[in-house]
Amino acid sequence: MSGGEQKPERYYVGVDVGTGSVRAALVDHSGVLLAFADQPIKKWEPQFNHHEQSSEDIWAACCVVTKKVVQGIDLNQIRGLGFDATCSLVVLDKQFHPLPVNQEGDSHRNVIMWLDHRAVSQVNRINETKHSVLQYVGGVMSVEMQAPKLLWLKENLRETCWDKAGHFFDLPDFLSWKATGVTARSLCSLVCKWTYSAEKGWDDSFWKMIGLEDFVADNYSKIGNQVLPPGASLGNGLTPEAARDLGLLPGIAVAASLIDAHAGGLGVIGADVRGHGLVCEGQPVTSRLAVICGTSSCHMGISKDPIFVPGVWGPYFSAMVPGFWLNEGGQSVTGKLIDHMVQGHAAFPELQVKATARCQSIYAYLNSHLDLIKKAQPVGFLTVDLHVWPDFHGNRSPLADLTLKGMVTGLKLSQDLDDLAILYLATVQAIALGTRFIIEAMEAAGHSISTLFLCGGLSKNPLFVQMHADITGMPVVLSQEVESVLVGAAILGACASGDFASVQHRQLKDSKKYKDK
Ligand SMILES: Nc1ncnc2c1ncn2[C@@H]1O[C@H](COP(=O)(O)OP(=O)(O)O)[C@@H](O)[C@H]1O
Ligand SMILES: O=C(CO)[C@H](O)[C@H](O)COP(=O)(O)O
Repeated sequence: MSGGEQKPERYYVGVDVGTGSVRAALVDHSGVLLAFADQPIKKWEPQFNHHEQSSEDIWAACCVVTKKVVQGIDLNQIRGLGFDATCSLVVLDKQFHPLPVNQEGDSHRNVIMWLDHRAVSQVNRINETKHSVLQYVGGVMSVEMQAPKLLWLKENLRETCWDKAGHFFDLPDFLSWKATGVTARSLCSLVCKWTYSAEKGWDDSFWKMIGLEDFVADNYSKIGNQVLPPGASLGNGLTPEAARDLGLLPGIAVAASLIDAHAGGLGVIGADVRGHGLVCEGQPVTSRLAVICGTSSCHMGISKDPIFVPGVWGPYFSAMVPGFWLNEGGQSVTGKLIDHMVQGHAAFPELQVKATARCQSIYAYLNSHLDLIKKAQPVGFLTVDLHVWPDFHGNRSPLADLTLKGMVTGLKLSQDLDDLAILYLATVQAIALGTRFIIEAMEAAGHSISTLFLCGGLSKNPLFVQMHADITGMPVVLSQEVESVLVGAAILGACASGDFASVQHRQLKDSKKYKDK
């Protein structure tokens, strides 16, 4: 928010729906986060690789956290509201009621989560078409995108779901609809996950070729035929009903949304790093890679002209920063993989007891334990005999192979706390090597990246951050405001309020200081 007068009495609310929890923040006119709240959300895994959520449960959590962050504030001073969320698929009937996405017919579970891998046969058939839209998703469509999931619903839940469905939303668009009653979709969702082109719109031939000609016949009304840029103001703003739910006033501006990784990217990529001696200070913004690390990691690089990187999603025009092309590399499980490795180890109960006794998180405990056992050597050397291949949920980028599995080499019979700590370290290193692999693919295709900007839950883990710096050989910049994804969501609300001229102007950047690891 450069230039202009500071008006601290103006506030914006950002709501971020991650995989495991919903967070909200109250942010002021200059980008300072004044209040934060979070709330876990439910997840179901009724079968292996089927991951479901409930849009009602998610909305209820949005209401709880929003009410908390605006407590004690004059509601008239809240100017705008922005949402970001995971790119999960929400299914509603023609009257906007939830429909089941499962064989059990449980309509409460009406969300197929982004990491759901049920539609393998469908995505393989889509990829066999070699349709030209696939050029814009790295050459290979991911099973995590919406087209294969929609085809799965048509082929598997015809009567209970497909025939009754009136609206298929990306989760960020569901939230903005719920707040405003406006069904317009965000360009971000449609371009990144639904094969929409910012320049050419929908491609009828793609949907006909894959067997979803139904959408063409009704002019895409079920998946979106009104598309708005992220940050655009929706309809008449917050409806009276949504205002009651959220504890806000009706009519405040609500923005077209972003996917969570894109909100994180927006929150950090334009950071003012002057005075820290960073190489990127004198370089264009295209030298920066935003890495958003939560349950998964997403690697967001932008360019002036389209760059086609095999196995890396995009290029997507204006999907994150208006006027720039976006390439999005990713690792489907990172935070989830670390949790999985640590919690599944025989020494996990001992770790919990010891961490609790020291009032530390298990990761803070493990990091200090590694420091203790490394002796005179750098911590990275503890894993010379132990290696992890991190593709436990397939490889999103740059191999784009969902059939890949994880691997650990160098296991011994002992399973004590030292072994757990070293396995944890090897997992973190494997994830960082995966990031390096993605950067190498992006650079080979034409990107020139010098600096990483990390955010998301894993950026709170100093070992994770340090390993990314050591293994990529690049400086890693962290925002002083750790909840950068929420800042991105609040930027959307600020944009929709009309208080600023563009999303770039609303990058709330002047108030943030950055540290170089
Ligand atoms: N303070 C912390 N130290 C280490 N790891 C953390 C910390 N906070 C969160 N994480 C890790 O980050 C991941 C979740 O990140 P988050 O951004 O909250 O996820 P999501 O957006 O997917 O819900 C988890 O795997 C968790 O273990
Ligand atoms: O595909 C994605 C973004 O395009 C993300 O992986 C997905 O939205 C999940 O995010 P998170 O790991 O932060 O919960």
